[in-house]
Amino acid sequence: MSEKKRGFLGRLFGGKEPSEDQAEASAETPVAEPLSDATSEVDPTVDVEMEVQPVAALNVPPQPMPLDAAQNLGRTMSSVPSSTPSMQDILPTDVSLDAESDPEIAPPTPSEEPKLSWFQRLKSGLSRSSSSLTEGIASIFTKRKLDASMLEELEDILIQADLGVDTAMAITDRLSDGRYNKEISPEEVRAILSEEVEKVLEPVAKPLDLETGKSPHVVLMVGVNGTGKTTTIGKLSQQLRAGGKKVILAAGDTFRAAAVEQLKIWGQRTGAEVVARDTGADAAGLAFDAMQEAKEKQADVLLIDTAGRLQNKAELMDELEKVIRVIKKHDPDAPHTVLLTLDATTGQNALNQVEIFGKVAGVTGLVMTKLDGTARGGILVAIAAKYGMPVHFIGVGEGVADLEPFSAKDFASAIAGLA
Ligand SMILES: Nc1nc2c(ncn2[C@@H]2O[C@H](COP(=O)(O)OP(=O)(O)OP(=O)(O)O)[C@@H](O)[C@H]2O)c(=O)[nH]1
Repeated sequence: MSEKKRGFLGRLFGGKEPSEDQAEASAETPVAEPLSDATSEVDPTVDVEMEVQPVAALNVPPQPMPLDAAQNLGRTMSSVPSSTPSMQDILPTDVSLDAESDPEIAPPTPSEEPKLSWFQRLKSGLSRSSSSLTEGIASIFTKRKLDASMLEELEDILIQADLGVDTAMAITDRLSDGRYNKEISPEEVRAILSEEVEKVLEPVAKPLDLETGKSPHVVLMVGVNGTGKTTTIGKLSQQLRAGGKKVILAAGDTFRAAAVEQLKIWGQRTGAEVVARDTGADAAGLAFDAMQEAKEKQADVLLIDTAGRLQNKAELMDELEKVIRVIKKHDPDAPHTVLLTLDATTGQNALNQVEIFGKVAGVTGLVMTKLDGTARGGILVAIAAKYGMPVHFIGVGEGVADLEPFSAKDFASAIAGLA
């Protein structure tokens, strides 16, 4: 190697290579950034497919859809026969017609618009990240021979795309290896980017195993407000019911009336029973009752929703700890799965969410939602590199079928703008 690049940290610390302590502090301190509560820019009308097969990432053997669930699902489809009962007929008595027809409350139903495949939606969701990377790479690698300044520029754009310092450096190190003073094409750079991202993501791409012999297997859904907890529960319920599982949903978001109504609608749509209480009820008490009911009714899986909470609000995080303590009174090993939903439109703050929810709630795996919107998916790479936490699913839409197993290869090629 004829020239040594200084590296991002070297430049960050005024031209000197940082001490180990500095490097660690820098890597661990997320850039302050307002939490995204951006609403998705996806058109909720573009949603027609209604798959009822369980996906491979959920370790549930495929079975025929139970008749009642299939009927309920059929009723939510736009192609219902004219003899279909009215919406009020199919709703449980405690779900009002107002709730199902209120766009503020009811989760979107499928429309007849043709819909892009989930991978096209992932690609288009990641297009903001991938096109800024692609354009950046094209502007740096312009038939020039590779030198240190080009690698520094590349490192900067990789870090701006939230990929994290370690991955950015791994990519530039690999590029510099044996290629100094040689021409290198943007395509070659993108291929290396994709390979390195895949390398980081591969170990964390793990199916969610709910076949643990626990009865019920308890899944607690946690996360910041609006990240997609309730919607993800609806989607999971759909997949489990399609696999023939008996599912109970617990409306643990007792703060918002709309959240309880939303969960009841998901329960109705997917053929799962819902345990709910009035708004303002004690969330831990609700969780206790739901555990009791799930045991008595021999449910296979209990999916517990929780209120969205900012990870820096101590009293809300204390409440979450209390919910977990109460669940353990029924089963010391429960919750067996704690899923953290991360909104893909959030940037660096997601690292902090993983850190805090991980400590307080013992998160066992991640679901990245809203990858169909205008996502900033690069952060998932930084999270994987730092925490190595399993990523089970990605959310690629608001519909019941829009939950896909996480694939490192697909994600990497979408972010590198390859596929
Ligand atoms: N485009 C898109 N929208 C999603 C996805 N997942 C959830 N949403 C939407 O995000 C919004 C918030 O979803 P919820 O499921 O209510 O989020 P939550 O985390 O339960 O919200 P709180 O109860 O307020 O904490 C809703 O409008 C959902 O339809 C996804 O994968 N893609």
